[in-house]
Amino acid sequence: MISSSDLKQEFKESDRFYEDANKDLSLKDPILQEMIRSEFGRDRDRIFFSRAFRRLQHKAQIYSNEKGDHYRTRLTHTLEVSQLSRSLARYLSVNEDLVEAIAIGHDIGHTPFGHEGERVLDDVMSGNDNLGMTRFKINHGGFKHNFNSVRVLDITTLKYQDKPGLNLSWQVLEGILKHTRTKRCKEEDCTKCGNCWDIKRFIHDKKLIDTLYLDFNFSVTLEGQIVSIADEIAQRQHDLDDGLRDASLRLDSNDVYSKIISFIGEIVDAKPVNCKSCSHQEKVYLNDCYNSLDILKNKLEVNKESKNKLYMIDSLVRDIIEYFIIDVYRTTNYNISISELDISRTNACNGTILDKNLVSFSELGTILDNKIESYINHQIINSHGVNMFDGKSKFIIRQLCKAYYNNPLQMPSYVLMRLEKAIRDKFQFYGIDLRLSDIFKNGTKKDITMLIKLLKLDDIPIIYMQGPIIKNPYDINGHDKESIFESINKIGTSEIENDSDRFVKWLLENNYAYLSTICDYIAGMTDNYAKDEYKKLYLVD
Ligand SMILES: Nc1nc2c(ncn2[C@H]2C[C@H](O)[C@@H](COP(=O)(O)OP(=O)(O)OP(=O)(O)O)O2)c(=O)[nH]1
Repeated sequence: MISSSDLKQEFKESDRFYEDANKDLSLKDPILQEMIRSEFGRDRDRIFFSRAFRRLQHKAQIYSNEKGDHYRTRLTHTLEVSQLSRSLARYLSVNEDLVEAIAIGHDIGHTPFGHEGERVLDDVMSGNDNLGMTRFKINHGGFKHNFNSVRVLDITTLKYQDKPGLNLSWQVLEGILKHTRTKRCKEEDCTKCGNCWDIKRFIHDKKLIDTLYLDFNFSVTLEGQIVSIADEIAQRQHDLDDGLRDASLRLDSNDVYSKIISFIGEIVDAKPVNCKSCSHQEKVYLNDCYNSLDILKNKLEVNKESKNKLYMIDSLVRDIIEYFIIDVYRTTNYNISISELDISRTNACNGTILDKNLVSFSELGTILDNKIESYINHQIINSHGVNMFDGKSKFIIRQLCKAYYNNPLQMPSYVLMRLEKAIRDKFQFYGIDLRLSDIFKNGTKKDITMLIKLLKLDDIPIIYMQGPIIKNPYDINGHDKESIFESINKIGTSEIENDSDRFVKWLLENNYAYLSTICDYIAGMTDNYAKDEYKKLYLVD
């Protein structure tokens, strides 16, 4: 029978996209021979020492960091996920460095103001919000923080002179992508409408996509699966903790205790141990699951009587974590023991690939987790105060999008250089010449205005395109502008058939480069930076 340690990931050089890119990195001091650093540990450290990681300290989890020092931010949430993941990895004897790398990077693509910022960028990038300005409804693949985490690590964070990203191993990127949903709807509701987030819009090379095993909506490594569940455990305990700290919610710790005790009561009443046909192993497992719930209930009943409020809150958090960790550990071992995994098949040339989600809560743990989550949604996330915060956040992010969309020169020069590089690449790809170099720096106002109109699809400056800034080899003079614009909504992702399609595709790609540069810039901001930018853009001193 196999055990969890048989499923541990071991690093191979081929796990990185650029296999030999590390050769020139170190100082080559001979003493390095004695200092062994694992490759997954190296991945973790690359993420740790990135600027994007440090910015997590000022990105909201539920609340803004300005509300108080004890509320979770994306950084403290990330550290808690990392600690829970490492514990589980150690108990299950799998790769601790790998889980830590995945955990440290999992939320690095979050926007300012957490999920609210994410929703605005998603609407803009999928064409559902035209900001009152865009001319066409174009789905550019949407926006989701786990996809963006992979993008930040694979493209926008730089380590090498001549290569994008941090060159992390596929196991790290795959685990980060799968820590939460990768599809808009549940598998059973999927109509393949083509409206899901488009991974091709988030990473630098299509070959990388194969290493992300997108056919599976869970991670194919045990380490990735651990981080996904540790993320849930971390959220349940800290959302309750933060909610109890927020005086405006008037949540009383006694009521929260009573609620969770009543949830456990309902679960036990609804599902009596009744398993005549179960194997001995299954009976033992189920009994243990019930016992754990009972132990949790007893502890909660005792601590509920405490007169010390802080002790009550801290022990609630601790007991919830402990219950879920034990439940996941026990259930994962049980799942592996009954999985009938064929280790020779599982160990493919890329490493150990799991086609089953083995790291999970028990059935009872899942029900308790769902009940606590729904309680948090009703009592905390849907509260007046959080809605006020989210409303303001949405307003700020939307106003930033509008300002930059309207006039990109309001973004700093390094962002404009990125935009210029992105469009230069598209121009080259489609065989069109962008004649001026450093157009945003050296171009005349007229050049820049023309280019921006084209990027926004507001206008196609046809005559100018054979002029000083752009040389276009396609014969578009014969087509009127309206017929070209008409094709834009039709062409979408269809194959290019002729020069006219190719030209329209090029226009769309430029429009994507424009919007995604704005989106990358905003997504990278902290809450504070976004607020400051908003003030600078819109308020009179
Ligand atoms: N302020 C605010 N916070 C929210 C909202 N929705 C979720 N949150 C907070 C609660 C949790 O601490 C955290 C995660 O929520 P979800 O379960 O929806 O997201 P996911 O599984 O993708 O988790 P992750 O963001 O990756 O940690 O974000 C919202 O609408 N407003």
